[in-house]
Amino acid sequence: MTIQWFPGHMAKARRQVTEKLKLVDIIFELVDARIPQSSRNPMIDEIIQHKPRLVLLNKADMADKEKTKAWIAYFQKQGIKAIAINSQAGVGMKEITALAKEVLAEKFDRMKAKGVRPRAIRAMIVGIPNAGKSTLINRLAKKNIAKTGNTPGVTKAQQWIKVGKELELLDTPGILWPKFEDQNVGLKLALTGAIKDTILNLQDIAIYGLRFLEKEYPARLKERYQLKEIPEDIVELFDQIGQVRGCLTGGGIVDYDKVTELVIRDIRSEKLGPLTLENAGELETANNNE
Ligand SMILES: Nc1nc2c(ncn2[C@@H]2O[C@H](COP(=O)(O)OP(=O)(O)OP(=O)(O)O)[C@@H](O)[C@H]2O)c(=O)[nH]1
Repeated sequence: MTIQWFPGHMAKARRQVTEKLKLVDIIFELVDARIPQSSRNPMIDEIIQHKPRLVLLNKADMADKEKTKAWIAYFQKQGIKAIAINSQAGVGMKEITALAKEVLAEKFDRMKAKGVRPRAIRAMIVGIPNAGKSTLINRLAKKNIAKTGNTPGVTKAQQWIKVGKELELLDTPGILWPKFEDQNVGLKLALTGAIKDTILNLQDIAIYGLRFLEKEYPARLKERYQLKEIPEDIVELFDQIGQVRGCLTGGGIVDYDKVTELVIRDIRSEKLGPLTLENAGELETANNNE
């Protein structure tokens, strides 16, 4: 699902998360491990209002493992616990509860000291479209969706999903918007398939991808398209890829549209291996200028 965000949508999405904040002990902020910064909501800190959180780097199977480690360390340095998961295959599911318990240990110890009966941790997943919220919920839910009555403070009945004995998850995730205004963020979202292709120029997306590969993974780029050297000139690069991969018009001329589609498809479908499109800490300056 791709949502066109307008100020009204953003306000509504924000309100929906805010309303549910008081029901949960912790927020699970779901991001795409290939773009851990660009797939975050720019106002997330403000929206969750100091609620404890865990960052879940989803789709870790498609991301560069070393870079994922660096991202986890980066979040850790900011005092935020993070973990790499693969919701599709169910990797890292047990660790989510274990880490949530760590984050909330003090709060639950205080409750215990006051004589409050021990209860499961209550959590809500938030993330931008396509981050994998539904996949994660389904994976955690198995068949444990429990309908509860009215929860004090809210008019609508909330459905909670029991995840083992120690965790309960709100069944509806909070959908948040990414930071569209930044052109590079938009290109990364498009390359990972988080936003519709029609929003951006396809050739710009492919060029961005190729330039990124040239900088970060030149060996893989050369290998995939049988390049002896990577030509500096982008047209030349398109020509060589088109020749090697047979993206030609009837007259045997390289068809740039075909090359564009091929490159985007290859990147998205991991033909160039697991990729992480941004390095931990690299965007700090840009963010500070917000
Ligand atoms: N490879 C891989 N794919 C995943 C993973 N998690 C989710 N996906 C895929 O990512 C796509 C989006 O997942 P959804 O669960 O629909 O994402 P969502 O955040 O609920 O999306 P919206 O409903 O648009 O808000 C689907 O094609 C999933 O199969 C993962 O860990 N690894």
